[in-house]
Amino acid sequence: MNTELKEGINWVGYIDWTVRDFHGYKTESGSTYNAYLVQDEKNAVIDAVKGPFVDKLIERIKALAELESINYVVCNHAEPDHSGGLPGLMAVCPNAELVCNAKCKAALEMHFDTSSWKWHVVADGDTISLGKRTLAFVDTPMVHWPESMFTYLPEEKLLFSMDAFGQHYASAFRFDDEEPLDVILQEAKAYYANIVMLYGRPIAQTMARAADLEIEMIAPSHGVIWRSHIKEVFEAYQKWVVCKPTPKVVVLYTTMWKATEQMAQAILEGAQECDVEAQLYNVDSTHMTRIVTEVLDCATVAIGSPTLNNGIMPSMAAVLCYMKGLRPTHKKGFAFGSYGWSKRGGPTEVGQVMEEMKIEIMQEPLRAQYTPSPETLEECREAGRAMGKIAEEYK
Ligand SMILES: Cc1cc2nc3c(=O)[nH]c(=O)nc-3n(C[C@H](O)[C@H](O)[C@H](O)COP(=O)(O)O)c2cc1C
Repeated sequence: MNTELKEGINWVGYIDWTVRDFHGYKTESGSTYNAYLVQDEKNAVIDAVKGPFVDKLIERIKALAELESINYVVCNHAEPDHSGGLPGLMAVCPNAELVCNAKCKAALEMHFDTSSWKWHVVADGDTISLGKRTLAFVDTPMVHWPESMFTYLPEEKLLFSMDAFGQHYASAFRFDDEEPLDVILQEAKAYYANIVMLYGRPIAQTMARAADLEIEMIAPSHGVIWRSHIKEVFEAYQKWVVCKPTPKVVVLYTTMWKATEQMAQAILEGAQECDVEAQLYNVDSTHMTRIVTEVLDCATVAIGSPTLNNGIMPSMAAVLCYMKGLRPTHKKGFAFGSYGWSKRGGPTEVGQVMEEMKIEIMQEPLRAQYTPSPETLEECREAGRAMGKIAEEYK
């Protein structure tokens, strides 16, 4: 496996082939925890790995350098998938200072027993010389946590971008040009939608700062390293940070006795009459990881639940809760669903949540009392056409 980013700079992380759940994110393709070793007159490790895999990180470092020769361990982000290995690593690197910003130091102290660590606290714009190369630090608050920062090597035009531009993608290869571009961009999109979609504004600000840097390589803390397709991933991020709508309609629903499903199918049929990509998902058979990835760049979304016990179905409530937290923007849509005897709950409640999510509401919720009549189904088709026409504007 080729792990060399540049002469004397190697990937020393861990490939997690089997992880399938990442705090609720369904990681069908596994993941990697990327750590890097920069060897110069002084040596630095950039980030660690998840706690259980620290021995593998140490093995990889030892294959390239004496542990006593490690002068710095940089922590760009305090989340345990990168910091969990720090206690084990710091314990075997007697001469290493832990380099991080003040917020990260505070966060690490709340996670681990750090009493024996030597600290080197840096601020935005600070640098550390390793000899021929310099570590330059750029604070990137909320990309992904308040303490997040980038580490940049100006002499190598190399950006260690932590969670930004990452993908949950286990692979035998470390570089973007060793994998199909559409696959890794799709993984980067899923990662963006599920992890950082709600931080679009700080990410846009960070990208504006990164645009001032000369970048030949982006080494994130998950997935492959970008060296041949930096332009493509930057352009994709520019669209994702504003949830830029595409000519796409998404219909989401759940159902007990198929009434709401009939409505969903009719909405889809209406949208299919337009020249757009129209997608239908039952939230009981499609994981929310996929659903938010599809919602990220849709133009219009219809969301349907039957009424259950004066409320909505728990599976739809979970999807709405997840989606509301991730805050997709620039969407229009409406709620729909079937009820038995009361207008409380069901489509009414879905519509309320959609308003709270700041989805621009196209119309009052579409309701059917028990099985939808042919007239109600025609109303659904008409609403689907309206969604399709809005989506067509983004062609
Ligand atoms: C367990 C259960 C609880 C229900 N609770 C309500 C309710 O609180 N209010 C209501 O109007 N209808 C209620 N209904 C009726 C359903 O909303 C109605 O049957 C609807 O047509 C189901 O739509 P579906 O076929 O898409 O599942 C309930 C149905 C079931 C099976």
